[in-house]
Amino acid sequence: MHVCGTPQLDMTDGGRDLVYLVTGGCGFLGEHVVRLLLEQEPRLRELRVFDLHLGSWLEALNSGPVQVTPIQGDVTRSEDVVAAVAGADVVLHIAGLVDVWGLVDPEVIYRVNVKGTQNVIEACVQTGTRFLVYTSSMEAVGPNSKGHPFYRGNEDTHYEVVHTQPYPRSKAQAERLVIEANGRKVRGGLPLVTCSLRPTGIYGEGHQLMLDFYRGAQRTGGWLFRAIPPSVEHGRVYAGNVAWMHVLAARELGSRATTMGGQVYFCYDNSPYKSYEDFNMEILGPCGIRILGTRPLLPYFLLFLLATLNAFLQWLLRPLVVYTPLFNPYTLALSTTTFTVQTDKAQKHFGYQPIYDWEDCRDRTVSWIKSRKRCPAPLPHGQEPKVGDPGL
Ligand SMILES: NC(=O)C1=CN([C@@H]2O[C@H](COP(=O)(O)OP(=O)(O)OC[C@H]3O[C@@H](n4cnc5c(N)ncnc54)[C@H](O)[C@@H]3O)[C@@H](O)[C@H]2O)C=CC1
Ligand SMILES: CC(C)[C@@H](O)CC[C@@H](C)[C@H]1CC[C@H]2[C@@H]3[C@H](O)CC4=CC(=O)CC[C@]4(C)[C@H]3CC[C@]12C
Repeated sequence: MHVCGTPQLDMTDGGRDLVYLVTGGCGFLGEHVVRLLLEQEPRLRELRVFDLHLGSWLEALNSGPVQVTPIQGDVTRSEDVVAAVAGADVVLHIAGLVDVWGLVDPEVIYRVNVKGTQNVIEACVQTGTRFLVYTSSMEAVGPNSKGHPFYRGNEDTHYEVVHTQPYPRSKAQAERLVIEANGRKVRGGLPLVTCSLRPTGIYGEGHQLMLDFYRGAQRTGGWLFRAIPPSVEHGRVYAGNVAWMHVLAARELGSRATTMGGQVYFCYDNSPYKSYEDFNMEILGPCGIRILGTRPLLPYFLLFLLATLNAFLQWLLRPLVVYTPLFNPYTLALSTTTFTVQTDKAQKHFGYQPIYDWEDCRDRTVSWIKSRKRCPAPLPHGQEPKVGDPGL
């Protein structure tokens, strides 16, 4: 059940119908944003959904009052981006490569996440689009490569950002570009207004990784084997609430430009603070999965050796096969370093409140997991089925 009523719309622009562009609109988070915009943004005249891989589910969205325009394109190609941005009032730049498994060449991650974001910024300046919301990540901040915990921190918490991995480094670089672009003059002479949203680990309908955990446990008799100390808190946030923060930030960016322009906001809701595994069990438990052990079944040094062995095998096999195990030194470090946020900056700056309460987030995700038919063996980590099968 939605927690809040119908939000007050800012009509300072005289209610003119608006054109929105969502890049990465066919991804896990993107699909939640697309559907929520159609449900919660009555000023929409056209919703452009830009993605490398378009989902067939988009076709069913054109039955309402909003024109949904699928655009197949690549953010690394500036001509694709300019064509998609031209005439848009607001851009939600969600497209990105999420890879911490070594699936994608680091240069490709940089090209998509950093150069792609630069292309979006330049397209806004070149065409006169004034409002840009960027989907960053908690990873833009940490956990850093020194394993320093970030315990219920906020946007002002001092934290030494040290990145050695391509993905978090690319998110930090892209976020910096977006924040620095705030105030640049766009075509027509008015200033560009930008903000960056930093989700922690997103879960919800369409979360392929959660489905992989579920199917993996099914293959071992319904059991997961604990690897992470329960005391390590890992921030999680429901995709529907992240989507709502995007919708609201995009709506308020115009009338609150002075407050919001050039700002970063962690995405948060009332999802409980737990270890990565214990949080997953809040979802997988009701699906019949159990976790073995109240403490990690293996000592950390053995986990580290196994993760290192995986990294070595990936390096050894690379010329022959793409071996991308879930478990590598980086994912081990990520999941065993506390990183949680406690903030109300988005609420103070643009009135954000989660629209789904925790029980709703959990129940929606559980229902989705249960609804998924058995599938062939899971894809290598970081690869998601792009058969147009709607994740939601
Ligand atoms: N999944 C998570 O837990 C979190 C994700 N994020 C960020 O949220 C955004 C979306 O992530 P997810 O939905 O999880 O990933 P996803 O992989 O499900 O969605 C990304 C979308 O971007 C598209 N895309 C990738 N490269 C493209 C290109 N060159 N041109 C056009 N489209 C391209 C993909 O086709 C896909 O539809 C990303 O920017 C990610 O960094 C941030 C925090 C947590
Ligand atoms: C130790 C293993 C048995 C298992 O617990 C490993 C879990 C691991 C796959 C996840 C632990 C932390 C996750 C990452 C975190 O939520 C931060 C992220 C932010 C993003 O922007 C993208 C996704 C991710 C990197 C997320 C990926 C999966 C984990 C590494």
